[in-house]
Amino acid sequence: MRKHIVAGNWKMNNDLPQSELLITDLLKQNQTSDAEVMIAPTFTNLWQAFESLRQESIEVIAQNMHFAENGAYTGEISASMLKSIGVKTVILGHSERRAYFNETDESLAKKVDAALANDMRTIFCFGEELQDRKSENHEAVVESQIKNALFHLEADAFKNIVLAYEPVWAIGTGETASPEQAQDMHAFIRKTLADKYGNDVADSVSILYGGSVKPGNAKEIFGKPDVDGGLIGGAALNAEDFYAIVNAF
Ligand SMILES: O=C[C@H](O)COP(=O)(O)O
Repeated sequence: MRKHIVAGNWKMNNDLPQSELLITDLLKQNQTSDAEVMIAPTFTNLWQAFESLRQESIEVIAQNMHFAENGAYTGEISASMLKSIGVKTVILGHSERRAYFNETDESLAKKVDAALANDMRTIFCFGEELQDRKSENHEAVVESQIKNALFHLEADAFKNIVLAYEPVWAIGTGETASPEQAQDMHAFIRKTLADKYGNDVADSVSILYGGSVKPGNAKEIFGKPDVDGGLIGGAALNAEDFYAIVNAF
């Protein structure tokens, strides 16, 4: 049985007091679903979040990291640094990293390797842009993103990989992929994995959907058989909305 996961990506939002407030609000919510819950605050808030949630069932994860262990990479942070404060999961390949910080399939493959070498779990993001969808090229784009960044891995590595399909045209736009569009793509992703690694691996990997998931649409999206959870942006900044999504399973 695949894990259900709901991860809140706070992006570049919340200073330290705001982060503390939101965590206080999160801890007032009740969880009624079986989903693994994660939050990804900014680097400056990770330690505080980790300390506040040490005894809780919310996992604190990172939004990004560099592929090198250490060295002359001003402004960057490594897997071992994240591990040293207790972070065990990292989001890699978010479309905003690809679009604004020139992250490529090649550099992402190195980041995935670095995370795995440090025994960290990766939430690996990918997704097509609007023009790809309009030209019906979306499956080919997604397939190449997955193959280029992940298909050098051994099957065993997928124990530490979660996939997150995020159509770029649905991120922060209020426009969501329909539950059917999400299901079709998730089934395609699973088939792509099965063709390379076999059904056991494909059936074991959780595939999250991200892109304007809200309390009002989460149930329908999460109700699809190949959607195993969500990577939530805007709605993760409000504790009640976030838990309405967590409890949509
Ligand atoms: O990482 C989260 C995704 O980019 C989705 O963001 P959103 O829920 O604000 O559309």
